[in-house]
Amino acid sequence: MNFYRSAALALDHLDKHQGSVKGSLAAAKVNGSAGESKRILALIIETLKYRDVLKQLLTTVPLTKLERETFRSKGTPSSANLLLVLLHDLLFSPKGKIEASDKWPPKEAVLRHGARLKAELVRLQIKAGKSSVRELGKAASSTVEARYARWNPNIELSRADDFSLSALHAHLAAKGFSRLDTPVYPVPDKSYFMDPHLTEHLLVFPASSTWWVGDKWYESGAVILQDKASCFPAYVVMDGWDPAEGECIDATAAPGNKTSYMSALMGAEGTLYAFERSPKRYQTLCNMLQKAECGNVKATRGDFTETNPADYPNVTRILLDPSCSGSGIVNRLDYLVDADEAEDDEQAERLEKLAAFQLQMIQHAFRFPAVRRVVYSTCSIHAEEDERVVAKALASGKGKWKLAPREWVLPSWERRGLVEELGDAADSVIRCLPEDKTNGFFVSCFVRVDAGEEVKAKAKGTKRAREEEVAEADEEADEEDDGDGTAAAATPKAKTAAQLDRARRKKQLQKKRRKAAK
Ligand SMILES: C[S@@+](CC[C@H](N)C(=O)[O-])C[C@H]1O[C@@H](n2cnc3c(N)ncnc32)[C@H](O)[C@@H]1O
Repeated sequence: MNFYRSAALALDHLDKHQGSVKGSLAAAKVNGSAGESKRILALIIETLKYRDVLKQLLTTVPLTKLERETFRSKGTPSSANLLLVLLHDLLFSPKGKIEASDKWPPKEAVLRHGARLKAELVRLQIKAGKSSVRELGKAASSTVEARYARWNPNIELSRADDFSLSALHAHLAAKGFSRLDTPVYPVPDKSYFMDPHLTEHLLVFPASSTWWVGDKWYESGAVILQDKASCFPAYVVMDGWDPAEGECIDATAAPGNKTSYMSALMGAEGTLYAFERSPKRYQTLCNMLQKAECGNVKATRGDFTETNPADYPNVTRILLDPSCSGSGIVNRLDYLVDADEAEDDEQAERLEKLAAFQLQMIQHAFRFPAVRRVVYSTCSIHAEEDERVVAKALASGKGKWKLAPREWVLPSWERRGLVEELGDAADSVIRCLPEDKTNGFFVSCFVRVDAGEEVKAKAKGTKRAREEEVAEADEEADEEDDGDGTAAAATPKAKTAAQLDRARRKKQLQKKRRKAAK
């Protein structure tokens, strides 16, 4: 098979199944001499580096439309990936040419637009402020095209100063940022927007942003830099939680990003136990919890698997984000790197060990007597650490545990798990990839079969009752306000239960402070 067709076929396989490039070559049945395979592998890796910029280029020079006869939409390999490898060689390879016969139709078709493609590429380079077109590849492969900053409401609750979300918007406006109503990627310079999935807490900035360096919002802990996908596990585990329901655990907590988000989603109420085995990382966790004002977190240095579940009779929710291969971290895309057979064996052995440890953690979490929800996540893209661990955990749960339905696990997130691994249940879990403007990530949510649904219904019921109660308290507090306007000014128009709750507690805190000052 033609060299470019083989590379495109392997890319098709990679798009569909993820995993390693080498594995995709084998799975796509791309056979050839050792030299040929190496050449194809190198082309795939280089093409992936430039994929974002090539896709952008194809929006201005739409070759699939302009050369419809050659690049049919339903071909094998796909026209999309065949075009990417051809364009890579024409625009970014050291020789700057497509190494195929001049009579090969795909080459002829691309070359008909060669001059326009090169001119548009230079335009993209200038727009991105890069000194050469090759620099465009560096930017695309080392970032996720956006920077995320999470607003931490715990600071707003505990400080007299206004650290509300509306104050943050005002602060950013004063710094010259415009707030967009809808997401735009790449995020335009000096702009930002609220993330469409985590609308209440996550702000999305251009990838090159550095505004927080030395800024009081960042320094105070009111803004925390955290990748979007890394926020998901905390969001899923705390969804619908009510202080009346019970206590929570973050089993593998350091450096503490997810713990601090869980604490924020709990409104810094109730009790969140956080465990961390490594002494050094435990210290980092404590610093983070202090800075983020996580007053409801009880941190313990220790091994989660050595805890006695009976000592935690009120824990209903557990987050498990254990050590993993980290293969999803974008600027650590080492899974793309060529590996020889010995390294492949080492990698398989490492994944096997990690998966055994990950399964052990889930099985321990299942033993907590009152636990109803266990969220398991990794920053790995390997099925060995994701869907396969989930499948083994379900099998070992003796029918007492099942995966929560899609509605509980970010239903609007489109990329779900691998069907070939989990069948229909793949819809219950989520995967994230750099194409989604995040690091590679995996999130699953187990619920206890006997009580899963009831807990959710109960949580919803108590949540509604609480909203009503909080709204009443809020109205009362408004009436009682002694008229200096401070409380009203510091309290944004509250809408959700969490916001109402925050407003109520902040008012109480301010009243206490005013009384103490008199
Ligand atoms: C992927 S990191 C957790 C990241 C964290 N959830 C965050 O978002 O900031 C995994 C952590 O679990 C810790 N760990 C590994 N095994 C553990 C165990 N058995 N008990 C407690 N902590 C453990 C590791 O030291 C590491 O700090």
